[in-house]
Amino acid sequence: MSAALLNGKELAAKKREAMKKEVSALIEGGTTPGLAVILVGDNQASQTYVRSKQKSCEQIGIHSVLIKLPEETTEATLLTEIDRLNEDPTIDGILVQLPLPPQIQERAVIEKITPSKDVDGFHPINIGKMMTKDKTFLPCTPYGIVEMLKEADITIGGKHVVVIGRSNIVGKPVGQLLLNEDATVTYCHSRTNDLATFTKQADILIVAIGKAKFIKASDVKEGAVVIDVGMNREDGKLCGDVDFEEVKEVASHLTPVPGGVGPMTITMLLENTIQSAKDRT
Ligand SMILES: NC(=O)C1=CN([C@@H]2O[C@H](COP(=O)(O)OP(=O)(O)OC[C@H]3O[C@@H](n4cnc5c(N)ncnc54)[C@H](OP(=O)(O)O)[C@@H]3O)[C@@H](O)[C@H]2O)C=CC1
Ligand SMILES: Nc1nc(=O)c2c([nH]1)NC[C@@H]1CN(c3ccc(C(=O)N[C@@H](CCC(=O)O)C(=O)O)cc3)C=[N+]21
Ligand SMILES: [Mg+2]
Repeated sequence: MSAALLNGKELAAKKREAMKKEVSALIEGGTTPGLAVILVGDNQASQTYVRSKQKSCEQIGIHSVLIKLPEETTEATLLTEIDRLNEDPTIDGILVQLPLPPQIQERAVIEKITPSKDVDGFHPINIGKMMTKDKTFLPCTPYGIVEMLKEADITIGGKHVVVIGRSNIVGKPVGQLLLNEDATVTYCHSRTNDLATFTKQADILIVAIGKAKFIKASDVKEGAVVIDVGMNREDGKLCGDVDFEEVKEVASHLTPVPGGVGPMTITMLLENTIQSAKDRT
């Protein structure tokens, strides 16, 4: 068996074509969607992601502002900057690129962003709304994963989803979103005993740990859907948390890295920003 590829890049391109038209119409009506991205320090990977976000905004007509702050920026300075953007009527979305330098408390920064501009969906109020299924900005990576599964007509309801990883930005929210879609969800993490016992039971396996080629064919049930969130650099080459060459022989569907989850993450960020512009009062 050779798995069907879940092509995130292609779906992202299709969604962005539609968004382009939507943005044109909004601009014609006098509302230009605006996204502000704050980058603190000069982390190489972060710079690449931020550039990619900006390029994507330009492509579809979203006004984007990059605020670059030095590595030694204090938490107070960053909070002041966020306050300014909270008040700026031309800005619909604020994204503070993570991770932040050690002198800055991530929680304090996320909580400073006004929830109506939190297009990452990381603010505790928006996380709470996601849990209760109220309308809110959904976190981009989990949201993109659900969109990919739906596009491929993969049934979620009743399926056993196993999530490896429990971060606030990927693992926890992806499990919650799939629970909202009526999946039965199991979470695994670094303290899980006998991980393979769980992964082999997954109808849909979501891997978000940050360890190159960690998941092998022997960890996966025949016919399972496998979503690889990992972004690892191995000898300058990008690779996922899943051993693609092995796992494609047992999975029914598999996301590539690059070209899978990553492009969908950025696409859902654009979508949240457009939604925020539409919600302007
Ligand atoms: N494609 C995309 O759009 C995105 C990709 N990423 C990528 O996804 C990966 C995960 O990101 P993120 O969630 O932020 O990472 P974190 O480092 O915040 O979390 C990693 C999680 O994996 C768990 N874990 C680590 N090692 C193991 C192990 N050996 N067995 C089981 N569980 C383990 C950790 O467990 P514990 O909690 O016990 O420490 C933790 O919950 C990274 O490669 C990141 O670059 C991230 C965001 C978006
Ligand atoms: N506030 C905040 N929000 C985030 O959403 C956020 C963040 N901080 N910090 C870092 C992670 C990581 N992340 C990625 C987004 C896109 C790709 C992506 O587009 N990847 C391409 C390849 C990129 C390349 O070639 O380097 C792909 O998979 O095809 C990857 C990773 C968002 N994150
Ligand atoms: Mg995001």
